[in-house]
Amino acid sequence: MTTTTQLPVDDIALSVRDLKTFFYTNKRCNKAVNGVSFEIRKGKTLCIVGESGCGKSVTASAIMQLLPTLSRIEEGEIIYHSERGDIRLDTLERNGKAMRSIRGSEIAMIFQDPMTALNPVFTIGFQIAENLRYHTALRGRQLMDKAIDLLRSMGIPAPERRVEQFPHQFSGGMRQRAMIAMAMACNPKILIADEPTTALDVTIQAQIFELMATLKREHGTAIMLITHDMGVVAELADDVAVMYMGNIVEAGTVDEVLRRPSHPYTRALLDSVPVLGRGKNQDIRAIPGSTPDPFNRPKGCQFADRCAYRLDACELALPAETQLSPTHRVRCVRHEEFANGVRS
Ligand SMILES: Nc1ncnc2c1ncn2[C@@H]1O[C@H](COP(=O)(O)OP(=O)(O)OP(=O)(O)O)[C@@H](O)[C@H]1O
Repeated sequence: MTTTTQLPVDDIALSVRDLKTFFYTNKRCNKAVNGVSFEIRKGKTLCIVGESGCGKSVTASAIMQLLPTLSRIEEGEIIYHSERGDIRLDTLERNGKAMRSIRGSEIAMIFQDPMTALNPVFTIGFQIAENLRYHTALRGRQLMDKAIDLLRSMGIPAPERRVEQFPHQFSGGMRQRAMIAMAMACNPKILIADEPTTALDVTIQAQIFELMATLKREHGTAIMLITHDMGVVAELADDVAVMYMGNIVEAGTVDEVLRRPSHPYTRALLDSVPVLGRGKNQDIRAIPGSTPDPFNRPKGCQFADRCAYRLDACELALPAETQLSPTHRVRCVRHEEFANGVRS
């Protein structure tokens, strides 16, 4: 069992404990998420960072109970610490009343591609209003007025006209804003954002992130932001969980992880992009090699064959988790030497 942080429970919006989510295709099993534990703190941003295929989106889908049909939660707990008490999301029926009333109102999600959430055949205003009708007591004209307010608060010009338009009449950045407006319609306690700016240019990306920061500040929304970019982590995260091949290899506050990266994979991710605050002379290096075959995973540390610090022990068993502080933890047998700057 992996450990999580030792934070006061009142500060936590959602806890994931030892979550395992596997895919079954052609009689083969892909252990996409293989025992991850973390917490999302109220009013804070947790960034989940890692390369493509490491299990970030599957973790988000498991929380939302939106997993693809070939996958299922094998073990673990997903606990939403609601105002009504703790709710085990993993035990709720995917399309049952309880999950439907939480999804979209108390826990909302924004996707990489806004068209995943927006229906092309209905106007933007109608779609926001439908969400409000399902989850709030607003009715009639109030619904469209609220939709207009939401679009305005997302910085969409002429919202009175825009509510009448269809998604294809919006630019990519505006569609993303409209999706955030939909997600924020019911003032959710938790917002899960899965690479929300990947398809957008950098100016729009900065605006979307600014919008998310405002939501956190003004509404106290807890945010789980999925990204593969350490630059985004440095700018937005309060807490970070670094994922590799279905495991969290390092987690902690953003200061702990960025100032004292204790897993070679975290360091490799940091070295692969320029990160604000790390000085002018950053030595940018791509991570060597590629991720292993998910259907034929190594027995030990999943990063071992790409790691310059590998020992024989790394290949024998998955390293145990070491707690470096109440909030900082790592899975690496050489974490101590490594954090102190040892070179292979
Ligand atoms: N619908 C699916 N059917 C089969 N396997 C899937 C499906 N979705 C994800 N997987 C597998 O689950 C594992 C984790 O994938 P996941 O999408 O969570 O990665 P990710 O870290 O979010 O990557 P990306 O940054 O590319 O979105 C991968 O091995 C992937 O191939």
